[in-house]
Amino acid sequence: MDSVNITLPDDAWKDSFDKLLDPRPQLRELNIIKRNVRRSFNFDSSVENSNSNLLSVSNVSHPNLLEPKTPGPSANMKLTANNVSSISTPCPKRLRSMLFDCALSPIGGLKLDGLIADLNPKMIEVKENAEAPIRKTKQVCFKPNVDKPQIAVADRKRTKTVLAEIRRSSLVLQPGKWQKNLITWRRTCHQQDMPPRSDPGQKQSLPKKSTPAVNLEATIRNSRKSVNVKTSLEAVMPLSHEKQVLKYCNQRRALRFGTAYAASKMIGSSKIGEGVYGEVFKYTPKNSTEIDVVLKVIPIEGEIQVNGETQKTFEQILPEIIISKEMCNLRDNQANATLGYVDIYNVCLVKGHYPDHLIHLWEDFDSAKESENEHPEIFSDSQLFIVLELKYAGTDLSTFTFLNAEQSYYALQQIASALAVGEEALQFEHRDLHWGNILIEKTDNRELAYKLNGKDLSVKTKGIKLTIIDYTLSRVTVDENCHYNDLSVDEELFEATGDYQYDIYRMMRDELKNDWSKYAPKTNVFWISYINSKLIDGVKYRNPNSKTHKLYLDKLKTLQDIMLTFSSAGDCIRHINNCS
Ligand SMILES: Nc1ncnc2c1ncn2[C@@H]1O[C@H](COP(=O)(O)OP(=O)(O)OP(=O)(O)O)[C@@H](O)[C@H]1O
Repeated sequence: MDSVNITLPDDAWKDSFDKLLDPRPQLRELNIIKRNVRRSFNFDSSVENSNSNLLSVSNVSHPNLLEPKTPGPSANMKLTANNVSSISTPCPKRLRSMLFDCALSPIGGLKLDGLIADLNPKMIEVKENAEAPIRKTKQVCFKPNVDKPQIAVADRKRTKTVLAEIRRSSLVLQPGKWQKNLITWRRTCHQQDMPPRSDPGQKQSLPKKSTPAVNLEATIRNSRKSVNVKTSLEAVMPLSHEKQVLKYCNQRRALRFGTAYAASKMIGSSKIGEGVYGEVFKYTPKNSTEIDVVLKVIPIEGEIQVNGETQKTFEQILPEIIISKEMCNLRDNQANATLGYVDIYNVCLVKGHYPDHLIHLWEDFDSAKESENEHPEIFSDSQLFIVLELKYAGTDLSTFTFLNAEQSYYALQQIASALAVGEEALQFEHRDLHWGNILIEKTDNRELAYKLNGKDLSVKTKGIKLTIIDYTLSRVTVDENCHYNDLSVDEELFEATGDYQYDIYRMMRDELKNDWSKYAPKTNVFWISYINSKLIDGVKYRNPNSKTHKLYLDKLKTLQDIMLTFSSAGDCIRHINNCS
């Protein structure tokens, strides 16, 4: 009988990386190199893949929507016409797909200007193999970034459009705190568009971080709305927003900033963070040395722009105060309770110059980490501030090193459980739960207790406790009032790329059909899916080679495969509890 020789050549198992190492055996001994190189390909691919200019993804864009295990609204989700339809999920299914199924670096491939699908043998193979479900649904083609000759011959209007397109497509933001990124991007763009303006009145003592030369448009994050859906006495004769804020502060008038937060009352203080709207300090109160307090100091009602943004008004800060208090109150709620939202000790309205000792802390932080915010000396003596006094809740997820995936698996359960409780109690959607807005601290408690619809739940801590912060974009219903941030007029946020995070804003917009007052708990599922993607392929692990790590990493991946079929965080948590 004729035997057909189907034996593969000896080096058939080798990939291009192995071939590269063959003539350099000393490098092969450093196994770690190979592992790291591969990992960073996958990780960086999230950046590359989410650049709308490089990839044109039609039809269903999210990997988890390709093969939903159960049909749901998300299964039909399409990112439509005027949306940027790029998705950047660094997810296992995606890694199995065509882009990564080649010997060459997918990233190098993406950067080849002028490469078109028909010239790529891999793409031809995909066209012919109409049976393969993953490849069939995801129609990716490489296109040249910009058609240069066309710009040259086009009329002015067309050129302007193309240039605007180029500028927009370059809106690649870092993961995490997008507001700062966006402002820096806007500054750069506007400064490129407009002639530089001299500012003779600028104070010499205020260096690089002084008010930007360009008067930026009022931004979307100032479009906070509170909609009363029921006529109550207060709705007929509403208190002024200032009075409502004072009511929440238990004050009749603003206190002097320097007196309320005098250096003598604060031990071991330091500046620990900053956002677009405020500075964050940490200290131990002199009369209560057991606890660490965090001050989030937000200037309001002033004329001057701060960090490139118009200051919030009483009306705009009120929902953030209300949401912070309501979420914190869930600690003691009868039917739906959780400790997962940051504990708020007090809210205070203060007036006056920034106290000297806080200015020194600001300068220390600036020297060590280079602040992106403006020097607090810009504030006059009539400046008002809202100060949120919060419980210190640890370091953020992006900088935390987990022991292993078992620890992060239960961390995900903590977040999903807290969101589920928020949904039931207040129709809560966080809407901006990136990894800078989840804080982690150590705990001695073995389990954390939750109450969901009157039912007791518990989640293992594995030594850590997670806390959700920052409700700037959040939505809640309190006493039939709906508080939300209207993002419908925003342009740039939905065009940003650079991380799966920026796909989530587009996915939320599609889910809500751009009506940001609507309650759609699916947005919480989107953020759980984002957090899970970070736990799978973004955070650091101390023991990534242990059996336990691998076992739980698989659990996270299995969950990720079906994540977007859940309709709410509650739905997701019910599934997890049924499985365990
Ligand atoms: N309770 C807390 N415990 C520990 N650190 C905190 C706490 N609250 C805030 N921080 C730190 O301060 C940073 C800024 O806080 P936060 O995100 O609330 O500010 P923000 O002004 O809303 O930021 P953004 O620019 O996203 O609007 C956080 O990323 C975190 O590092």
